[in-house]
Amino acid sequence: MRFHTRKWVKPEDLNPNGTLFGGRLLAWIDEEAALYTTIQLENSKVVTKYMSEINFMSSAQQGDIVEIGIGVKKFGKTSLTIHSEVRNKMTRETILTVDNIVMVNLGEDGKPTPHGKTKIEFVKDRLSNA
Ligand SMILES: CC(=O)SCCNC(=O)CCNC(=O)[C@H](O)C(C)(C)COP(=O)(O)OP(=O)(O)OC[C@H]1O[C@@H](n2cnc3c(N)ncnc32)[C@H](O)[C@@H]1OP(=O)(O)O
Repeated sequence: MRFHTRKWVKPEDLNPNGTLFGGRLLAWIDEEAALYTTIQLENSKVVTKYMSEINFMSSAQQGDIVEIGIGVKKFGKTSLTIHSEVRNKMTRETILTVDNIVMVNLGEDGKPTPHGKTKIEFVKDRLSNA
C-alpha cells in the first residue's frame, strides 16, 4: 500500500464530539480512490461502484495530520478493486480501513468499458516507454 495524500484536520472537519467527522474522511477516501483509478486506468471517467467493510478504528483530533493509503486488490475487465487505510501521520495509528472499493471505468457513453490494464503502472515507466 502506498500513502500519497496527507490531510490536516481542521475545525470544519470535526463532528459535534470534536473529533474528525467520518463522512469527511469517507469523502477524502472517495476522492483519493477516484484520483488513483484515473491515473492507473488513464481515464478521467471513472466512478465508485461499491465500498465495503468500513472500519473506524480510532479517532483523529483537530490539528492531526492523517495520511491516506491505497492498495490494489484486483484488476477486473471494466473495474479496479482497491483497498484503503487511513492512519495518523505522527503516531502511525490506524484511523480507518476500507476492505473493498470497486471503481468502474466508463466509456464516452457513460457505460462500463474495458480498461485493458492488468497491473500497477508507474509514471516513470510510462515516460521511459514513451
Ligand atoms: C468518484 C465518485 O464519487 S463517482 C459518483 C458515485 N458513483 C456513481 O454515481 C456510480 C453510479 N452507478 C452506475 O452508474 C452504474 O452502477 C455503473 C456504471 C457503475 C455500473 O453499472 P453496472 O450495470 O453494474 O455494470 P456492470 O454490471 O457491467 O459491472 C461493471 C463492473 O463493476 C463490477 N460490479 C458491479 N456491481 C458490483 C458490486 N455490487 N460489487 C462489486 N463489483 C461490482 C462488475 O463485476 C464489473 O466489473 P468487471 O468488468 O471488472 O468484471
